[in-house]
Amino acid sequence: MASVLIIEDEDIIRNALTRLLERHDYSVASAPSVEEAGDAHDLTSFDVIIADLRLPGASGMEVMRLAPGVATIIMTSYASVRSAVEAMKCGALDYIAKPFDNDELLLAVRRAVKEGRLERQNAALKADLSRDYPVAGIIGDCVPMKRVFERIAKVAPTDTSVLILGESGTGKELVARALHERSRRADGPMIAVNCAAIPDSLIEAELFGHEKGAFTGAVGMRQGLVEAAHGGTLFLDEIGELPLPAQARLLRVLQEGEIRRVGASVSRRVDVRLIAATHRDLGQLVADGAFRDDLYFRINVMEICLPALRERGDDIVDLARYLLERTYKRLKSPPLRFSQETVRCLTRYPWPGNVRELENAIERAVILADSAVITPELMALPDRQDQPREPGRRTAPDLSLEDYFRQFVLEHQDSATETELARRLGISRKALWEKRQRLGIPRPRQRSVDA
Ligand SMILES: Nc1ncnc2c1ncn2[C@@H]1O[C@H](COP(=O)(O)OP(=O)(O)OP(=O)(O)O)[C@@H](O)[C@H]1O
Repeated sequence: MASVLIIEDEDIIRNALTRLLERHDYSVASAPSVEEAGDAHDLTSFDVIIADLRLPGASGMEVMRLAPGVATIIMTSYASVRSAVEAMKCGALDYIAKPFDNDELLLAVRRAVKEGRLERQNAALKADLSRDYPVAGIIGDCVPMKRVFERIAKVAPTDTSVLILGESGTGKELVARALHERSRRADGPMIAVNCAAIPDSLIEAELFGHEKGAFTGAVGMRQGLVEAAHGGTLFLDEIGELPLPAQARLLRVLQEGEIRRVGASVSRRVDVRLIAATHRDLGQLVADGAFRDDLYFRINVMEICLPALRERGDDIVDLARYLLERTYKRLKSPPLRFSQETVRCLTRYPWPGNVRELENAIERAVILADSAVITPELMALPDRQDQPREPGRRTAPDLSLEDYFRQFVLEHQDSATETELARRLGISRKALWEKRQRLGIPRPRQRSVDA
């Protein structure tokens, strides 16, 4: 039963409101002033507080300071609707003008109960799940993750470029967001662009914008994503995939603080902080002539290296529990836990797709679970350390990461599309295609339509 506190000095209104809400199954308490309400009750224990704006002593607005997390509805006369709007700005959830209609009031209370509960749940979830970690939402306690947290704390407030290194799915975007949120640009935009996801022929226009008629199809003038990040942070994921002409334009942005749209003759000032990420060896790309060395030196001022999930020791289990709780709550499933065997398997499996693969495996398990316990089968994990995955193959612990990758693809490619396979591995389709080429893993014939 939801609890409501009414603070209203006019007895008739207070009593009528109490009766109305009690008839609709609310547990109701009331007081004629904020002071008396505070003396008699713990204000933060209510689901909803309805307070009159004008009261003897403290005004109804005071409630929002005394009970900050509680959904508050301010009651006001027609004459003071303007102050009610002020109350909303101070954090009131809603306001009701007197004399009010009963249905309207009940609707407002119902909505407030729901929103207040959601807000409390979210706050509790956040506090619960990411407690004790230096950056909320990033789980990690192992030495390499501690180093990551230290780096975030040191470089976030500066304006230097940051290069985040790590395999696919290790949390590079998460770190980029943490850097932005802890910088003086936090109120500005953060624009995230995955360079591997945009075809080479479009990337310059997407990033830098274009003038009308700059190329066939450029019917109007368009602002690019770099300009959209003005005053904020530009996050370029998979920067190693950026074609050379776009690299030249980006260098100009970093060196001169200027951007020139495709087809434009004049430049514009632009103020962005660059955070770049890659899973590739940029030094090698420079050596191969695929990445400009001057750009490399510009973006490689400060590095943050994210360890692969298999290098994080017990963090894997903490992360899995965090993700499991987050997922069953999101999917509105009953609480679930891992079996002992699953916990063992979690730390033995090498997670080539890192946290994203773990996240996907957990989501699959939550959807398939029909008891409270998650078994290795539900997560499609090999359930015994010494169990050969196929007769004649090497046993699980001896497999290299590439062997795992090959085995995973060969095992699942007949039942999954390339897009699904890439998603489960936590890599882009392009990365899957590249790995197939490099490791010589043939694609099944019947799937060629999915190209
Ligand atoms: N330490 C962590 N704690 C909690 N969640 C994490 C952590 N690391 C990664 N995740 C989650 O894993 C998923 C993948 O992370 P993210 O997208 O940041 O990886 P990425 O390295 O940018 O991947 P890619 O290189 O493929 O773009 C996200 O949903 C992210 O929230």
